[in-house]
Amino acid sequence: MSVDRYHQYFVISWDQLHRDVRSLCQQLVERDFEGIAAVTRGGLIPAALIARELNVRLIDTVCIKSYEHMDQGGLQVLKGIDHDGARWLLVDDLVDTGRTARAVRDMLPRAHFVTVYAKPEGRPLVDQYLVEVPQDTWIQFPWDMGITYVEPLVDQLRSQQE
Ligand SMILES: O=P(O)(O)OC[C@H]1O[C@H](OP(=O)(O)OP(=O)(O)O)[C@H](O)[C@@H]1O
Ligand SMILES: O=c1[nH]c(=O)c2nc[nH]c2[nH]1
Ligand SMILES: [Mg+2]
Repeated sequence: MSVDRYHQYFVISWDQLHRDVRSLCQQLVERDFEGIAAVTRGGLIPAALIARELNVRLIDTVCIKSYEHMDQGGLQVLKGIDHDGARWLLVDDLVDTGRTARAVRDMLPRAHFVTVYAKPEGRPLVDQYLVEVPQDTWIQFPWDMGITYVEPLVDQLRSQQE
């Protein structure tokens, strides 16, 4: 792993992500939201799945970039939203250090902010999340992975011995 603070992976398949987002929706279904704001890019897929479950058709984006793969850089806001978030649901895939969450909360202070996954440092900044993940763990999302051939163990062993 390229960054010292991550020591293990938490790998999430498309199926698992879908199940987790649906479980999160169980806690949201009785609320009435005017619209959903996705924090791009990670929040886009959870936001689309939530919009389907809650039958919300008005979708907007807050466009923020802070990581280049595992390296956290300067936070860049590429696009904001022109209201305070009242009766809006704000969605991101995860909260880690909480830096992105702090920025979006400042932009939309009245929004209800949810993430699917939360690490301890960022957890206090979200109103709701589904799964807690240890701080030293990198969450590996399905859109960052591909299906690939894996060599049989005997062949791996043979090439190590050669
Ligand atoms: O709590 P933090 O330490 O701020 O990290 C969490 C943010 O980092 C990731 O976004 P990233 O900047 O990688 O952009 P992306 O959503 O386009 O992948 C993730 O989607 C969250 O938005
Ligand atoms: O795919 C990701 N997994 C993570 O654990 C993470 N933390 C910040 N940004 C992240 N992106
Ligand atoms: Mg993001």
